[in-house]
Amino acid sequence: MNMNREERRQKAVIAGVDTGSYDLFASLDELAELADTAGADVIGRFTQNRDGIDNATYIGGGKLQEIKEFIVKSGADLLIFDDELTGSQFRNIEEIVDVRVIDRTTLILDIFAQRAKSSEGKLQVELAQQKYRLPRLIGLGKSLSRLGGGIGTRGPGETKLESDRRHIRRRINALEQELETLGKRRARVRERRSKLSVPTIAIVGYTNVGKSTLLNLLTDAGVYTQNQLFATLDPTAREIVLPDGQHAVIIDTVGLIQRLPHQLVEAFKSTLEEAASADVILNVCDAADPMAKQQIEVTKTLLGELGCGDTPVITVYNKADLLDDVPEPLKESRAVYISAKENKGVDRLMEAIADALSGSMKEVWLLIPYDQGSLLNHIRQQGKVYAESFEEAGVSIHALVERKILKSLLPYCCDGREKEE
Ligand SMILES: Nc1nc2c(ncn2[C@@H]2O[C@H](COP(=O)(O)OP(=O)(O)OP(=O)(O)O)[C@@H](O)[C@H]2O)c(=O)[nH]1
Ligand SMILES: [Mg+2]
Repeated sequence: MNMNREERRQKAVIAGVDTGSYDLFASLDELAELADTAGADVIGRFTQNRDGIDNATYIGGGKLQEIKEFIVKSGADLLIFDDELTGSQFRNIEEIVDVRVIDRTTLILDIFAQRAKSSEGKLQVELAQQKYRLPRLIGLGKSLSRLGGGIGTRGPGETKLESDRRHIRRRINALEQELETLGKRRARVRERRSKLSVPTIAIVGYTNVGKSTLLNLLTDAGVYTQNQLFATLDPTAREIVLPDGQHAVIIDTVGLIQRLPHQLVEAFKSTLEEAASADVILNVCDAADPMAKQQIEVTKTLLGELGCGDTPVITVYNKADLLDDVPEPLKESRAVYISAKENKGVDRLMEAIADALSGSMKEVWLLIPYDQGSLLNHIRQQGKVYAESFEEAGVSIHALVERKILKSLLPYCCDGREKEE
C-alpha cells in the first residue's frame, strides 16, 4: 500500500476482537491515530467480544456482514484490523467486504516506509515488509496465488506463488547483506566516537512524547517534529555542550508504540543499539498521559533486554506545561519534569545529565609512566583494573575509569584494539 500524504485522504473502518488479552479500546484509539498518520480518516469502528479469534474471518462471519453493509453504505475504502491477520484471513475477508484489508502491522510498516529517510532505515523497512509478506502471499490478491502459465520464465508445473516466494526470499537475503555492511559501518562510527571519549546520550521513549522537540531544544538541530506518530524514523545525532563544558553527542531514536509488533523490534534494533551503547539514557514520557508510568516501565524492560541495565537512566517527564501541579521528584530518583515546548526545566535536566555522566565509567587502555604513581593508585582504587603489566616505559593497564578523570589520562591513552592484537 502507498498512502502518500499528497493523495486524497482515504476513508477507513477499523475493527478489533476483544478476547480479553489486551486493552482493545486503548489499542483502537492508537490504531485510529496510526491510520490518521498514514493518511486515512476513520469513519467507523467495530468491535466484537469473542473467546477466541475466528480462523477464517478473524472477527466472525456475522460481524463481517455488518461491517460490509456499513462499508457499502458509507463508501469506505479500507478496512483495518487491530491485530495481525493470516494470509487466508486476508483473502477471506477481502472476498466478503470487497475493499482493501490491512492489519495493524501492515499499517505501521506503511508509515515507516513513508518516513524512513536514511538508506539504512529504508532497507530495514523493506526487509520487515518482505518478511511480513512472505508467509501471507496467499492472501495478497488472487493474481498472486493463481497458477502460473508455465510458459517462459517459470519452470514446468511451478505455481506463480512459488516463484513469487523465491523472489521474495532472494530479496530478503540481499537486504540482509546490505544491512550487515551498513551495520558494520555504523559500529565503526560508534567506535570512533567512543575512542574520542565523547560521551553519548540517547533519548528514548514512546512515540509523540516530545523526544525530537527536546533534541531540538538542546541543540537547535532543527529535526523534523510534528504532532504525528513516528515523526522520527532515523536516529539523529547532534553535539551538545554540557554545563561543565564537556562535549557530548545526543541521539534521538525511533519512538516505541503499544503492542509493538515483534518484526518491528527486529527491524529497528539498530536504532536501539545506539541507545544500548550510550553513556546516559533519557527515558522520556508525556507527563500528562495516564499511561506514562507504564510506558516508562516498558521502556526500562526493553533497555534491560538490550543489555543496558547498568547505564544511568534519567526519567524525563515532558509536557509538564499540561499539568496543573508539577510534582517535586525525589532527589535520588533521577527524574526531572520539563516542558520542551516552553523551554522549562531544561537547566535541571542538563545538570542531571552532567551529573550522571561524571559518575559513568569508561574502558581505557593506558601506558602510564612510572613517575605517575599517584595517578596509577587513583585508577586502582576508584576504577576497575582488568589487566596490568610492567613494561619498560611504564605500566600498561586495561581498566574501567571514571569519566571525569579521562582528561588527565588523555596523554597516556593507547588504542585498545592494537593492544589486543
Ligand atoms: N504541550 C507540550 N507539547 C509538547 C512538548 N514537547 C513536545 N510537544 C508536542 O508533542 C508533539 C510530538 O513531539 P515530537 O518531538 O515530534 O515527539 P517525538 O517523541 O519525537 O515523536 P516520534 O518521533 O514520533 O517518536 C509535537 O506536537 C510537539 O509540539 C511540551 O513540552 N509540551
Ligand atoms: Mg521524533
